[in-house]
Amino acid sequence: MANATETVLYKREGDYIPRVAAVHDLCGYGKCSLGVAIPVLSAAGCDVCPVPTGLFSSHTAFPGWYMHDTTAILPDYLNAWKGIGVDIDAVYSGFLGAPEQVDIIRGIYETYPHALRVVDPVMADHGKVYPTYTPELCQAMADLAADADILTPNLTEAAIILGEPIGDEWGGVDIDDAEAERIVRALLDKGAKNVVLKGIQRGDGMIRNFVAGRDCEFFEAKNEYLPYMLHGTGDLYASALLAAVMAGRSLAEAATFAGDLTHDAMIVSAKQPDFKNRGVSFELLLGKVTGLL
Ligand SMILES: Nc1ncnc2c1ncn2[C@@H]1O[C@H](COP(=O)(O)OP(=O)(O)O)[C@@H](O)[C@H]1O
Ligand SMILES: Cc1ncc(COP(=O)(O)O)c(C=O)c1O
Repeated sequence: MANATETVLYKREGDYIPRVAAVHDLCGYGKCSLGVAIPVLSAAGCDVCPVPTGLFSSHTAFPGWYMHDTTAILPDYLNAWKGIGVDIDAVYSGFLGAPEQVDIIRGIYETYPHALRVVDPVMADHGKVYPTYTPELCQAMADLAADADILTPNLTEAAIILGEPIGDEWGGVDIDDAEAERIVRALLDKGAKNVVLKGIQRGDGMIRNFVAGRDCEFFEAKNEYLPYMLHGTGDLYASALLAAVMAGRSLAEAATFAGDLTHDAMIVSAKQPDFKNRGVSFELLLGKVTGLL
């Protein structure tokens, strides 16, 4: 069985600029989703083609947010791409607005069957489902997870995908290696080709991400645990992971790069006013992403 350091999912060639369809929401304030994916992937020399799943005034941790669901416009939006010969090398989805958007993503997979499929199954964290996520949307997201070439759940999202109970133990505390490997293997058995299980804590001052593929061994990447949480770190982690994959790095190298970048961005974020609310600040670190090339 191969080592995760040998699993290269995208071969970057010369000056070619890969195109990534980024299927996420757009938030006016509070850095997350497309506001993270566009700059991070662009810094890795990708042409990011946004497919906005919703327009938000701010991320949903702020009170009084406004949301516009874009589901109705997406079929025409994507058909127009077909008319102008757009080609896509990777489809990267995250926060979705409605279960029908999962069918729309499957349509993108059909149109671009050669594209790498990256599913960040944004639904929940620390045992709680996000406020806009209905049970139908969670089920649709769980189904989509089976089609992923790379799936990046946290523990709560993994439990939802596997149909296992979300309990206190799903808050990210004290999952040992054997349990983490059981969860990752169960997600692979459900259909995902590679899994990165994120954000495992054991109260030892470290935060761990576990990587495995159908044909590759279990790999652990860990970082210092910082004693605060920020919105958008999940999006930064997944965007940085894909940035490294599209730069031709192995999945294990990409998971290590993403953990390091997210950790460093959290430290920069803590120096900004109102940092706990406004979301992760990574702008000063984009040079590290360009350094992947
Ligand atoms: N407190 C933290 N200290 C250090 N790294 C963190 C911390 N929180 C998140 N990260 C990094 O960011 C990744 C994504 O975490 P998180 O934002 O919790 O994802 P999600 O929102 O998808 O649950 C983690 O797996 C870890 O690598
Ligand atoms: C509108 C919106 N998009 C995306 C996210 C995902 O953020 P994170 O990267 O913290 O999972 C959130 C979380 O609050 C959100 O409210």
